[in-house]
Amino acid sequence: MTLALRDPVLLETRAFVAGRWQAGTTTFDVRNPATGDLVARVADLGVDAMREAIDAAALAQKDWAARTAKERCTVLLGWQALMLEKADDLAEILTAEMGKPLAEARAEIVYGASFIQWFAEEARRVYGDVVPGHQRDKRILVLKQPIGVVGAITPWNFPNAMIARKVAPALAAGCAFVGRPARETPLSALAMAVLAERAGLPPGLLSIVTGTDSKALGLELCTNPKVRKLTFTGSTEVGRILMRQCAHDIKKLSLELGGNAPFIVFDDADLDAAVEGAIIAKYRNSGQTCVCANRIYVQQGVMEAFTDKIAAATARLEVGNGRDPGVAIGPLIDGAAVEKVEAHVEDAVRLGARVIVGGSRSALGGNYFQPTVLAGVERGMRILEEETFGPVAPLVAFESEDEVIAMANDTEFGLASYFYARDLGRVWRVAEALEFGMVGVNTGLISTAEAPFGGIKSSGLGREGSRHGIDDYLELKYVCMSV
Ligand SMILES: NC(=O)C1=CN([C@@H]2O[C@H](COP(=O)(O)OP(=O)(O)OC[C@H]3O[C@@H](n4cnc5c(N)ncnc54)[C@H](OP(=O)(O)O)[C@@H]3O)[C@@H](O)[C@H]2O)C=CC1
Ligand SMILES: O=C(O)[C@H](O)CS(=O)(=O)O
Repeated sequence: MTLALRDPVLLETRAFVAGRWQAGTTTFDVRNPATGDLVARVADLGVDAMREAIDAAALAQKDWAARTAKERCTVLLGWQALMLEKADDLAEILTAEMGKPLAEARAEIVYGASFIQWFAEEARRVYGDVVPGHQRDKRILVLKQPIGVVGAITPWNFPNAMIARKVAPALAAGCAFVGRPARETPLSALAMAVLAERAGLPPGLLSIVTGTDSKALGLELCTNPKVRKLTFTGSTEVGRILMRQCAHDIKKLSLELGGNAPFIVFDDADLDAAVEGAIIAKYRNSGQTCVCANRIYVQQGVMEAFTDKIAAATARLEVGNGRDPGVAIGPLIDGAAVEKVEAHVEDAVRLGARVIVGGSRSALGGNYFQPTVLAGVERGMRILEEETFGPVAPLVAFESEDEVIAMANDTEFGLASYFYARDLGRVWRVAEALEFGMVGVNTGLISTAEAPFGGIKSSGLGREGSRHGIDDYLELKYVCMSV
C-alpha cells in the first residue's frame, strides 16, 4: 500500500532511539484495518534499545531542564507548528494504520497539537511558593522541579493524541521522554518524532522505541531506576500490571484506563440535542474511545421518541474505508475487537434485547461492524457490565432520577459520564452525584486540552491537560532556609 504523502519522509519505519534512527535486524508488519493491506514494516526492537533510549534520555534531560522555560516553550511551539503544517500527511498515516475516518484523523492531529501548544505555554507558569516562615529566622521556599525521565506506553486508538497528551507536559516541565507505541499503530508516533527532530529537540530527549514485545519493553520502563515516572493509556487490566511492576521503585504513575460511560437522557431534555450528543459520544472513532457512551439510559416518558430519533440518525451513518469521503464508521482495529462487539450484541439479544438498527457484522466483511441500536437492554447483560469498544448503543429505560444515578454509578469505572436535562436543580444534583472524573452536561464531546481529562476508581490516576496536567511531571521541593 503506498500512501500519497506530500512529505514522504514522514512515513518513517525505523525507531528513534537516543537521537538515532535505528532499523534493527527484524521488523513487524503494520496493516490497514480497513483492507488488511501492508502499510509498512517497522523496526522490531527489544530491551537493549529501550535501555539505550533511557540512558540517553537521562543525559539529555539535564541540559533540557537547565534551559529556560521560554526556550523549552519556543521549541515546543515550533514542533506544534510543524504538526499542523503536516496535518494532512499525518492524518493519512493515522488512518492507514488505525482505520478511523480521515476527517477524525485530521481532527486528532489538531487535538494532539493543541496539547503541545497548551503545555508549551504552561511551561512558563510553573510557579513555586515563598511561604511566611514558621520562625523569625526561617524562610520557606517551595520549588517545582522536573521529575526526570518519563516512560510512556500508548494505545492504538489515538496514536497521535495519546503520545502528544503525555510528551507535551513532560517536555514542558523539563523532563525527557521515552515512548513505546502500540504495535498496531507505531507510524504516527514515528512521524511525530521526525517532526520533533526538525523542530530542534535535542538528541536523546525524545525516543520512540517500536517493538512487538510489549511485555519486555514495558517491564524495562517499569523497572529501570532511571525512569522516574510511567504514564500509560490503555486497559485497566494492563494498568494494574504496570502499577505492580512500578511498585519496587515507587515510580510516579499516570494511568488513563478503561471506562464504562453512562449517557442519561431525562424527560426534560432537548431530545434532538440529546440524539446529536449521543451519536458523537457513541460512534466517535467507531466507538473505540475510552470515553464513549457505553450505556444509554432514557427516562421512560421519552424512550419511544428518543429510540425513533437515535435509530434514524444511526441508520444514516455510512460504514466504510476511513479514506472514503462521507464514511462515519470505519473498521474496528482487528478481528478480536469485532468478535467482542458481536458477542456483546448476541448476549444482549439472547437475554431479551431487541435490535432496532444494525445488529451484526457489516456486509463489507473484514473488521466492519454495523452501527447498532439495541432496545430493552437490562442489567445482567454483558454490554452494560463491560466496555464494548465498538459501535453499539444499548438503550436502558429508567423511571426516577435516584434510580438512574444508582445504575450509572454501579460500575468499577469512573472516567466519563454524560446527561441531558434542562432543569437547573436536576443538572446540579446529577452532576454532583455522578461518580466519574468527567461529566458532560448537554454535550457528548468533552475532551479538550484546557480541561483535566481522567478518571477515578478503576479508570486510573492523574489528569492530562488543563493547568493540573503538568503537575504530574513535577516534584515539589521544600527548602527551609535559616537566615
Ligand atoms: N482512559 C483512556 O484514555 C483510554 C483507555 N483505553 C482502554 O484500553 C482498552 C483498549 O485499548 P488497548 O490498546 O487494547 O489496551 P491495552 O491495554 O491492551 O494496550 C495498551 C498498550 O499497552 C501495551 N501493553 C499490553 N500489555 C502490556 C504489558 N503487559 N506490559 C506493557 N505494555 C503492555 C499494548 O501494546 P501491544 O498492543 O503492542 O501489546 C499497547 O501499547 C480499552 O479498555 C480502553 O478503554 C484505551 C485508550 C484510552
Ligand atoms: O484514548 C481515548 O479514548 C481518548 O482519551 C479519547 S479522547 O481524549 O479523544 O476523548
